[in-house]
Amino acid sequence: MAVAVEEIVRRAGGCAVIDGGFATQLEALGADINDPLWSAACLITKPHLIKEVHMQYLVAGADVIISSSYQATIPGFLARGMLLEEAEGLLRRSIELALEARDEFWKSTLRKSKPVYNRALVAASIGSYGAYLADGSEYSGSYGEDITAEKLKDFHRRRLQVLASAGPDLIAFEAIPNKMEAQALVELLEEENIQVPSWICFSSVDGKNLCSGESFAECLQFLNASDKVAIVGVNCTPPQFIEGIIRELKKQTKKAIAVYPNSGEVWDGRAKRWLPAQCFGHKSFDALAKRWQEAGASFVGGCCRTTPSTIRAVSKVLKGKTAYSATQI
Ligand SMILES: C[S+](C)CC[C@H](N)C(=O)O
Ligand SMILES: N[C@@H](CCS)C(=O)O
Ligand SMILES: [Zn+2]
Repeated sequence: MAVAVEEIVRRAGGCAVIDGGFATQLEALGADINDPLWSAACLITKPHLIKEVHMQYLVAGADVIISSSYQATIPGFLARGMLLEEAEGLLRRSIELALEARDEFWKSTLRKSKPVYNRALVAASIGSYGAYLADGSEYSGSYGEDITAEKLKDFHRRRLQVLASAGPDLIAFEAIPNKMEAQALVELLEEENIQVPSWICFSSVDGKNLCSGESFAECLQFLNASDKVAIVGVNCTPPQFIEGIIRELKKQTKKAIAVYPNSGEVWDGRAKRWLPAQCFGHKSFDALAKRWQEAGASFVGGCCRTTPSTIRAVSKVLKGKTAYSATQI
């Protein structure tokens, strides 16, 4: 595990807190993300809100904040009529906004001279090919007959290079729904000799397998063999499945484990809305967070439909008296 990653876990007392739903909080602040670029549309229209969301999660106690680049892709920006140079500039901007928020927050915290918060890490978000397709396939892993690992590498290569060179502490591959894409990403990290430590988090809709139906075990064979992958885990998966998945991952890997589930609501990829389902509010989410830590997760946070309130509760329960409410800074 790279030094920064080990260090943040140690400083957080054994379990670092990841932020919560990024797009969710952008919407709560009034952003319209009903867009092919989803939350990444705000890199064009509302960059100040992106920084505000990062700040809110830092105040809530996040030790790791994830950039706004989940659905920021070069083909997505080109389809908007942008030049390649502009598209790459927006990718870099997503990291700069997170770094600026982290540095400003850290300076203001130091001025108060209370050892309340850790200096957070910035993780560069990379969503799946299915996220770019915006057709619901990020929760099915079905990319069609024509897709190959080489095509997936071509899709991810330039974005990975640009984001990795923009200065993040981590790369966060998020909600990867199938084995082919995970394998393509691992190969790409090697081919491009990416020096920033990565996490690869999968999504699951049944609590047993990846969204595609493939097993965690078969993916861990090649994830374990890669030094570029520091952390493995799951995100944007219902909370009730997480403890079982951690136990399964613990059997298969010695790498650090990250979990940041959604609220339990279900994304309807066609209608582009969240459907009501068993929803875990921040009260039940924080109790589960403690269990996830006990089961062996080293990074715990929230994904879609979780908010700064969720992360404040998680931070309190995981860090005990070292966590403070927003009003105390
Ligand atoms: C994590 S899902 C809710 C992201 C949005 C999806 N890729 C879409 O564009 O519809
Ligand atoms: N980091 C992204 C993940 C979406 S699944 C977000 O929180 O919006
Ligand atoms: Zn999510």
